[in-house]
Amino acid sequence: MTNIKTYNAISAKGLNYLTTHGYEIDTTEEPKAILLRSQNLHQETIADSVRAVVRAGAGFNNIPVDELSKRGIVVFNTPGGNANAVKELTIASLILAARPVVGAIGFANETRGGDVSLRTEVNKGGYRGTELAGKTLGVIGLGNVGSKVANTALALDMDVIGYDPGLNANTAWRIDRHIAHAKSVDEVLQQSDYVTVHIPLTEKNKFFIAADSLSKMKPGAALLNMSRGGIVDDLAAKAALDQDKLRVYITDFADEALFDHPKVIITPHIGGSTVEAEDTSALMAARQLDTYLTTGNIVNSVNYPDINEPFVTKYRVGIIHENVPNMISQISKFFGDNGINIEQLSNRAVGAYAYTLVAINDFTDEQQAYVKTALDEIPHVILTRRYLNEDY
Ligand SMILES: NC(=O)C1=CN([C@@H]2O[C@H](COP(=O)(O)OP(=O)(O)OC[C@H]3O[C@@H](n4cnc5c(N)ncnc54)[C@H](O)[C@@H]3O)[C@@H](O)[C@H]2O)C=CC1
Ligand SMILES: O=C(O)C(=O)COP(=O)(O)O
Repeated sequence: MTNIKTYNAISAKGLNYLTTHGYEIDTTEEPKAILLRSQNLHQETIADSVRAVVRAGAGFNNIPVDELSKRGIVVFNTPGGNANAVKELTIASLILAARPVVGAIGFANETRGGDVSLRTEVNKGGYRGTELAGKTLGVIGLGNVGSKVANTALALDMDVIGYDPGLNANTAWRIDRHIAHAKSVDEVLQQSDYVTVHIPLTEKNKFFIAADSLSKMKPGAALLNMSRGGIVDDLAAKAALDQDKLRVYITDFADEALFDHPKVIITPHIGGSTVEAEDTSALMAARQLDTYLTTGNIVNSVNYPDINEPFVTKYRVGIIHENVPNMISQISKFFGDNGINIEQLSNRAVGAYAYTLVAINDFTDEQQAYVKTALDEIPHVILTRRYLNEDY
């Protein structure tokens, strides 16, 4: 049985998929893979037995990706699996930023006793809001979440301006043509009544919204952060609220510095916490993991290139290696020199790493035993795995 270690509440849909495909969950400290959500893996020791780490979710800043890449451990996430859930919380937050719903609910509860109807009608004037229609929403990051937020805001009759210098072709197609594309983030900050941030937390994006960017925002604008604590400098946002530059700040990431501030609304990282998003993300994670462990195909990796080829031979050998010259020729020469015929060879590189998947039919036990150790000795090869096609 292949063992998977899990952290956090992983939906039963994902766990059941794994157990019905021959995996055991959490029965050993030497698992083949780790399946998690927001658990911080930076502090954990990751066993040598681990071959894959799968994040059921989008953000992977909780995973030591660089260290795992050097060890040949494939890191996956599940892009888009929870994007609709985050979109819906973002739209709810936009409404909370436009209308004093939270305060109004408190007020309604306080009117209990006596002539409730009269007291609510007399005092409700304190809870007047504004409308989203006709206002400008700035969306920073137009990936899976940001593109959905931007499109939905159009249906709310908002004008939408988006900024994302790293847009990929798939996402670009999803963005409504009525969304204006800003050439700089400053354009978004200067034009928007509401700014919402949907980018990953990386070294570069740390404090992406800080005092300087806040000073460029329209006076009285609202800021939403459904992305990560650390992308917005909360202390700078608090200062902007205190100076009446920013009208309201809504964040999905609790920060001690923000509690009890009258212009801050905090939710406890629930953007992806819907039944549907948890099921979809866990199922995607389980499928991607099973696919990798049984076929060598890599789908939705964040540290190595994806290769997804039909497994039509009896064996395959997956070789994770550094992206340096002469690797493909060394690998194919190695198989040739050892009398092993290559039926198909796929290779892709992304950044510092590359993946080569070699398809083979005739592969004796002796050759298999030798290939593993000998391939691992080729300089710049990080990890070699052999896959057997049970259906062949
Ligand atoms: N609150 C919650 O529970 C959740 C939070 N998230 C957070 O939201 C983030 C975004 O999620 P997805 O849209 O699914 O990810 P995604 O990877 O589909 O999209 C991110 C987009 O941000 C863009 N980007 C990166 N840096 C940028 C920058 N400096 N300026 C402008 N654009 C930039 C990228 O090009 C990409 O298109 C995640 O990384 C995660 O941190 C995601 C899901 C749930
Ligand atoms: O997918 C993401 O990036 C999230 O932030 C969701 O986190 P969660 O899985 O709900 O702990």
